Amino acid sequence: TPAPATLYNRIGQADGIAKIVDQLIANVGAETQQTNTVMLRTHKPMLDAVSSGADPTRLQRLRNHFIDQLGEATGGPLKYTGMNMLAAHKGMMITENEFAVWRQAAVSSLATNQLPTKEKAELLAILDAMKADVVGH
Ligand code: HEM
Repeated sequence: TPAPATLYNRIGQADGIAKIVDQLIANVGAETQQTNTVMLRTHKPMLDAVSSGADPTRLQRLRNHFIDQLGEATGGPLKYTGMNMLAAHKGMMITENEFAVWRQAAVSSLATNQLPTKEKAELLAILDAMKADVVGH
C-alpha cells in the first residue's frame, strides 16, 4: 500500500499553502473589529514600514516565513527558518480575543480556499497548538 498522503500534499503543496496564507493576510488586513487594540498596534508598524518604503519587504518576509512554517508543519519539504512563535510575538501581549479574531480570519481563508472538512480540522489543530506561545507574552 502507498504511504498515506501528507497534509502538505492534500492541501496542494506550496502553492496551496501560499493561497491560504495570502487570503489569511488579506482577511487580517481587512479586519475592523479590533480597531485601537494591540491587533492594530502590532500590525501598523509593519504595514507602515511597507507603505513608507522604510522596509518594503517586511510583510513579504513574514508571508514567506509563514508559508515555510506551515509547509514544514504539514509534512512537506519546506523548512522554517524564522523565529519561534514565543520569540516572534514577545512584547505584543496578544489577547485571547485577538487570537480568536486572527483564528476566524484563518477559518475564512480555509473556506475561501475550499479545504475539505478533514484538512480544515488538521490545519486548525496545527495553528491552535501554537496558541500558548502566541497569546499573553
Ligand atoms: C497561530 C497563530 C499565529 C501564527 C502561526 C503566527 C505566525 C507568525 C510568523 C511565522 C511570524 C514571523 C516570524 C519571523 O519572521 O521570524 C509572525 C510574526 C508576527 N505576528 Fe504572528 N502568528 C500568529 C498569531 C498572531 C496574532 C494573533 C497576531 C496579532 C494580534 C500576530 C501578529 C504578528 C506580528 C505583528 C508579527 C511581527 C511581524 C514583523 O515584525 O515583521 N500574530 N507570526
